[in-house]
Amino acid sequence: MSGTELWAVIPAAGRGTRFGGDVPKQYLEVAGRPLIAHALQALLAHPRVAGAMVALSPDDARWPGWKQWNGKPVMRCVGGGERADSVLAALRALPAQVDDNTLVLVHDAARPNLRDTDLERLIAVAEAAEHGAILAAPVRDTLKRAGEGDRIAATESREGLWRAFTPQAFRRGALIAALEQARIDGVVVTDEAMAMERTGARPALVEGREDNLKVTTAADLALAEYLLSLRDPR
Ligand SMILES: Nc1ccn([C@@H]2O[C@H](COP(=O)(O)OP(=O)(O)OP(=O)(O)O)[C@@H](O)[C@H]2O)c(=O)n1
Ligand SMILES: C[C@](O)(CO)[C@H](O)COP(=O)(O)O
Repeated sequence: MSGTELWAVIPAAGRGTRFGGDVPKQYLEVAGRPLIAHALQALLAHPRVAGAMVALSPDDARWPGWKQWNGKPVMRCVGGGERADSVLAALRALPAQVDDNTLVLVHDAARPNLRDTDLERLIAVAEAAEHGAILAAPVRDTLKRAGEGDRIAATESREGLWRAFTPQAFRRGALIAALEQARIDGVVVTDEAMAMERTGARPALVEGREDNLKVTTAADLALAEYLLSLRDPR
């Protein structure tokens, strides 16, 4: 149903171990504000996104305490040990008006460069799709499997392979059930689509911009700073 409210879920309870340093990367500044602020802005700037639930680590001491963004509610909950646990906690913590049929957009706090054109296309596809949709990009480089000493052991086919991004858009009830089933099965899913695939769903792939990067290492932060410097100040 087009025209109904959507909600955002922002997993932001990670430790940033691959990034290193004392500051959890979601609070590192790029273009003058924390990574998480860019993620919130990208989602809450969309007129149909009604609010956001942010999953934070239990000992998060840096959350600025935002209660609103663009006049929309920003809520917080405690995340979990894995990203999937944080997403499940946030889905469960959504306010009562967010029913099981509500389309939820799950977006990494560590992805600051989501563009409105990609978001719009994702929403359009996800609303029409039976099993939801994710932003992604086809693999265009030759893939090598590393062997001993980081030497090439093999070349792998890239035929049909895509890199998954976020947001990933699913109906709240179906996603909760899928994440709970993965937890019961003892499977750590690395994205929401994986949990849905395990239930037999076949989410749609929506080709998105390659610059919707996830800041994982220090090199990514420099690239994110450059990319955001190219955008109109909001
Ligand atoms: N238990 C976790 C782990 C990750 N995340 C969030 O999921 C997103 C993507 O995860 P990733 O890039 O792996 O972040 P970290 O887990 O912090 O990084 P690392 O794996 O290097 O520790 C981030 O916004 C992160 O805050 C989360 O909410 N809860
Ligand atoms: C969800 C995700 O961003 C899709 O590519 C990715 O799986 C997150 O992985 P991470 O190791 O938790 O950063």
